[in-house]
Amino acid sequence: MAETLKIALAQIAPTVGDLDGNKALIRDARRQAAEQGADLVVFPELIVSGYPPEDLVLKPAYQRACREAAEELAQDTGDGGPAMIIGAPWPQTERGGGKAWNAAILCDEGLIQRIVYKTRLPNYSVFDEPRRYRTGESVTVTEWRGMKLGLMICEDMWYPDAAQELKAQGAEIFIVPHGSPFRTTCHAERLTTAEARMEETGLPLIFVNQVGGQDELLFDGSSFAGNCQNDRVQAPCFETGVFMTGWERRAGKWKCTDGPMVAWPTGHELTYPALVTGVRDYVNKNRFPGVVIGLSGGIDSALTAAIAVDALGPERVRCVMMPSRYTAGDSLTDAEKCAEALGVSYESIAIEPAVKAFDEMLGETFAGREPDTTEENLQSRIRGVILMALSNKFGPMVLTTGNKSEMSVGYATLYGDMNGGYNPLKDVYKTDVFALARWRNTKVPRGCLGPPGEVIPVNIIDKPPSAELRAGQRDDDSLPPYEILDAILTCLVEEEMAVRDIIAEGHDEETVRRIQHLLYVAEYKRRQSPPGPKITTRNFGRDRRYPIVNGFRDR
Ligand SMILES: Nc1ncnc2c1ncn2[C@@H]1O[C@H](COP(=O)(O)OP(=O)(O)OC[C@H]2O[C@@H]([n+]3cccc(C(=O)O)c3)[C@H](O)[C@@H]2O)[C@@H](O)[C@H]1O
Ligand SMILES: Nc1ncnc2c1ncn2[C@@H]1O[C@H](COP(=O)(O)OP(=O)(O)OP(=O)(O)O)[C@@H](O)[C@H]1O
Ligand SMILES: NC(=O)CC[C@H](N)C(=O)O
Repeated sequence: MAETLKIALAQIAPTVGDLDGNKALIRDARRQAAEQGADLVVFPELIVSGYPPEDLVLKPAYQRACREAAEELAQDTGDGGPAMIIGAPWPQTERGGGKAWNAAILCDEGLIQRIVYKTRLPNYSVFDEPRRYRTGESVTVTEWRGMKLGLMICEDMWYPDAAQELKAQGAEIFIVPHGSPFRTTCHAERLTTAEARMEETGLPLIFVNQVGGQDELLFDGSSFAGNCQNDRVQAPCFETGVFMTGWERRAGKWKCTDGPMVAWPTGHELTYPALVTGVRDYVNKNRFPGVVIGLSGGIDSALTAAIAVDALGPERVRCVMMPSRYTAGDSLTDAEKCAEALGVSYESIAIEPAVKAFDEMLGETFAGREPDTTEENLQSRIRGVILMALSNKFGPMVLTTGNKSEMSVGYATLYGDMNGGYNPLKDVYKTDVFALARWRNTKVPRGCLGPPGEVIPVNIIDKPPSAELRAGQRDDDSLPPYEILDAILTCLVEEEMAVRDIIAEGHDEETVRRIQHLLYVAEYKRRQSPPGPKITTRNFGRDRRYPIVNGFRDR
C-alpha cells in the first residue's frame, strides 16, 4: 500500500449544459494533473453537467447525455494515468426520466468503479434540490487502490452525521466535491464547517469547488485541503487551475504535507473581482460581443463601466451619454472623463428630439395635467429605447446600472433605466458603490483588464447623487440619505428584523415604516428586473423570494 499520495484539486469553470466543453475541460485538467504525477484528480460537484443545472436536470435527454459523458470520461482512465472523481446527475434508468441522483463517480482503470449519491439535498437560500434530485439513502466508504475514501457530496459535509458514519466505516480521508456559491461570508462558513468535521473525526478533508458565474450565482473556487487545527493548503479565489496536494501516511494516518497556500482576499478585494467574474461569464457564456452602457456622469453607471472594462477589456465596452435639458454641465464632462480614463468608445446621443416628440404626441391627451413622474419616466424610457436599439443593431448586451438600495425601494423606471440583460450592481448597496469606486481608483485587481489610476473621476464620487430627470433633482429629495437607507435596508432585507427592533436601534419610526412599505411595493419591479451577481447572503430573486401581492405590514 502506498505511503505517499498525490491528489489534484481540479478547480475548473464548467458551463451548464455544455457537455462537450465540460468534457474537454475535465480531460485537460486530468492531463495537467497526470503531468504533475497525480494519483487522483478530484473535480467539483456535478462537473459534467455544470452546476446548478436547475430544471434542465429533470429532462430525460439531458440525464442520458450526462450519463453517457461520464461513461466516456471513465474510459479515459484506462490509460494508466490518475483516477478521477467526477460529478454528474445519475438517472434511475438508462433512458432517463424522473428525478436523477446527484452523484460523485470514481473512475479508474477505464471503468466507473463506484457511484456515490448525495444524501442531504439543500432546500434553503438559493437551493431547491429536493425538487430535482432523488435522495441518496446512506453514505458508504469508497474502496480505492487499497484505501478507504470518505466521499461526501457538498451538503453532506455541512452536518456531522455523514462524516461520523464514514469514519465508523474506516474512512481515511474525506473528499468533498462542492458547488458552493459565493457570498462575502463563504470562506469563514466553509472553514468553520470543514474544521468541525475534521475535529469530530480526526480525519483530513479535501474541499474542491468550481469557479465562474452561472446566471445570478458566482463560484469562487477557493478549494482547500486540511488537516485538523487550521493546518491546510488552499487554492486561489476566483481563479481556475489544477492544484496538486501531497499526502503522507504516518503512523496509519494520512496528512496533507504539500500544496499551494494562496491567501484569500477580504473586503473590496474580494467583492470587486466577484462582480467582474459575474459580468465576464454572463457576457461570454451568452456569446455577446460586448456591452453597451448609458453613462450619465453619475456613480452607478461609472462603476458599472469600470467593472465591464475590467471584465471584458475596453474594446468590448461602448458608452453612450444621452443628455437632456436637465443634464448638468459637469455630468457631461464627468462622463467624458470617465470614458477617457477607462479607454472605452464614447458617444453622445441627445434625447431632446424624442422628448419633444412625446410632448407633442401626448400633449392633447395630457392637457390640464401637471408634469409629474410621468415626464421623468419618459426620459428614462427614451434612453432605454436607445440603448436597446444599439444592442439590436450592433449586438452588445445592455448592462443595467441600478444598485441594491434603488432596487429595494423601487427607485428606478420600469422599461427605462431597468432595461438590460444583466445588472452588475443589483446586490451592491449604494454606500458600497461609493466605497468600491474609491477603491478601484487605487487598485487594479489581478486578472482585471482595465487601466490603473483614477478611472472614476472623484467629482463623480463626491457630488450628490441625482437622477437628473427634473431641474435640481437630488436622490435625497425622495429618499433618506443613503447611509440611513442602507442601514435600515440591511436590517429589513439581510437580517429580517422586526420593525420595532429596528426602531429600537435608534432609527426614525416613520422612516423605517416608509422604507418597509417601499420595499414591499417594489416587489413587482424586482420580478421584472434583470439578473445580477449575488454577493450578499440575501440577494433579490434567488434568495429572498417574496410575493408581489402582499397585504402584510409589520407594525
Ligand atoms: N403591483 C404592480 N404590479 C405591476 N405593475 C405595477 C404594480 N404597481 C405599479 N405598477 C406599474 O408600475 C408603474 C410605476 O412604475 P414606473 O413606471 O417605473 O414609475 P414610478 O415607480 O412611479 O417612478 C419611478 C421612480 O424612480 C425614480 N428614478 C427613475 C429613474 C432613475 C432613477 C435613479 O436615480 O436611478 C430613479 C424616479 O424619480 C421615480 O421616483 C405604474 O404606473 C404601474 O403601471
Ligand atoms: N444623461 C444620461 N446619459 C446616459 N445614460 C443616462 C443618463 N441619465 C441616466 N442614464 C442611465 O440611466 C441610469 C439611471 O440613472 P440616473 O441618473 O437616473 O440615476 P443613478 O442611479 O444616480 O445612476 P448614475 O449614478 O449612473 O447617474 C444611469 O446609470 C444611466 O445608465
Ligand atoms: N451545493 C450544496 O449542496 C450546498 C452548498 C453549501 N451548503 C454551501 O452553501 O456552500
